[in-house]
Amino acid sequence: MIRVERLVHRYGEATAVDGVNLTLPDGEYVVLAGPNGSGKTTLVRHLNALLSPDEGRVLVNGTEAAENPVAARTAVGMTFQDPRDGFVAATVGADVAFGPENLGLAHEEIDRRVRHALDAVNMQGRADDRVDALSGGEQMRVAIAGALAMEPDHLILDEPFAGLDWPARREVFERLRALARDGTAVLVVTHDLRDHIDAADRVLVLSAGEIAVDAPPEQARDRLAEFDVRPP
Ligand SMILES: Nc1ncnc2c1ncn2[C@@H]1O[C@H](COP(=O)(O)OP(=O)(O)OP(=O)(O)O)[C@@H](O)[C@H]1O
Repeated sequence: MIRVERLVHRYGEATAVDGVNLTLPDGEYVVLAGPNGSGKTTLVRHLNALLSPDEGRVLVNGTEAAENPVAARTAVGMTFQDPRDGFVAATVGADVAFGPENLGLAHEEIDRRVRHALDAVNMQGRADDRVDALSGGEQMRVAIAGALAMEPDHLILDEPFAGLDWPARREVFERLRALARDGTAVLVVTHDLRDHIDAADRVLVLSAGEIAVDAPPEQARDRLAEFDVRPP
């Protein structure tokens, strides 16, 4: 479980996250929406200790993320808007294996995790493919596999559909739903709610660094017109 308590993040004089309180229990599929510049990326980067709070704190399974970033990153997997930003190896298999190797796991366990993660994103048999030769949707699925190979409690995806065509979006989306059904908590950051509004257990809307909506989809839907995140 992740708890965010009175989190404040400033870039110089500008406050990007302004006193956010939030609880993300295990096993929920949550969508975080909000207009451009509302602070979504800044907020989620705190959840796996890529940033340190100016005020407040983030607790991951009861431990303060900023004080134990390794524990936070083990429990919270994350993918970036451009999956290529996260690739560390030339081939799919080597990239997905990188995290488990850094944990110092036995070879058999690393192989098991890589196979399992590639199965989970429907990329089995693609371990020897070069990551730079994949389509955008396949690259996003490999990035998700890389996060999954760490067997995180939470998976956070920053704009996983950006730049993907409709079939690729659909496929990534179906994979995320399946992961959530299997018990991984999923937090999807998006400013496009078309696929998500009904599938989510809960919808969060960030506006000017503050949580403006935190509600189940049927209640959130009525409030989206106030923000620039309305589904068509
Ligand atoms: N490294 C940085 N230095 C200075 N200001 C920043 C930095 N990163 C973000 N900001 C500013 O902080 C605010 C929040 O940005 P952030 O990227 O977290 O929002 P976002 O909701 O993810 O936006 P988008 O949907 O456009 O990705 C914006 O005003 C942005 O310009």
